[in-house]
Amino acid sequence: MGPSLHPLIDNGLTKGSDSFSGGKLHCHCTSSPVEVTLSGPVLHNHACGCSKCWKPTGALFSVVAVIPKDQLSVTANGSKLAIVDESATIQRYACKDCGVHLYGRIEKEHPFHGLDFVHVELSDDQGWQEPQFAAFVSSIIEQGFDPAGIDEVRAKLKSVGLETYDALSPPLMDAIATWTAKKAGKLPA
Ligand SMILES: N[C@@H](CCC(=O)N[C@@H](CS)C(=O)NCC(=O)O)C(=O)O
Ligand SMILES: [Zn+2]
Ligand SMILES: [Zn+2]
Repeated sequence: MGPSLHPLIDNGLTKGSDSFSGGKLHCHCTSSPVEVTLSGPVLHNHACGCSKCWKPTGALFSVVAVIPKDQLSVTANGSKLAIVDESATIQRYACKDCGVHLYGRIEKEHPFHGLDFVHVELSDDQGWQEPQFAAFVSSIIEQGFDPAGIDEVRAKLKSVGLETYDALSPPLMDAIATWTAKKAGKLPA
């Protein structure tokens, strides 16, 4: 059985719909939940083991995707949102009452500027892109996970079809490196 990786992973992935075009997210509050409306599909959905991404209770991983920020709007109870850590690259907006993170935004100069980070499990809609890979797997050890169990975690992720990495996936790391090289003048802009 083992520990829960994430409810969207533990029993195998549910493939998303290619024609899916968005939906609503809401926090866990039973009264006046914060609502975020996404007017398009998410991209690069993945599991993240880092300590900063929001995870449901009992889960070792977050499931987090990106969407262009102009396709995200807060449509109800936005006054309950507050930034978790102002010093982080990703400004994560959490509900002050239930603690759920509704979205993360990058305001500074960064290769992922213009993309917001969201958790599709906060939606009742079906068809969101399923996780594509697992990132920052070793980071769960930093949060107290017994390193003796990490092989089992990687094996479980692989068994549902998720390749495991200790940073982001190679295409995303390459995109970051290309942006950095262009900025430094090492590659043509
Ligand atoms: N080992 C660190 C990794 C943190 C980290 O680098 N997270 C990645 C993936 S979400 C990131 O891009 N963080 C930027 C941020 O949190 O603002 C931890 O678990 O806290
Ligand atoms: Zn809430
Ligand atoms: Zn993360």
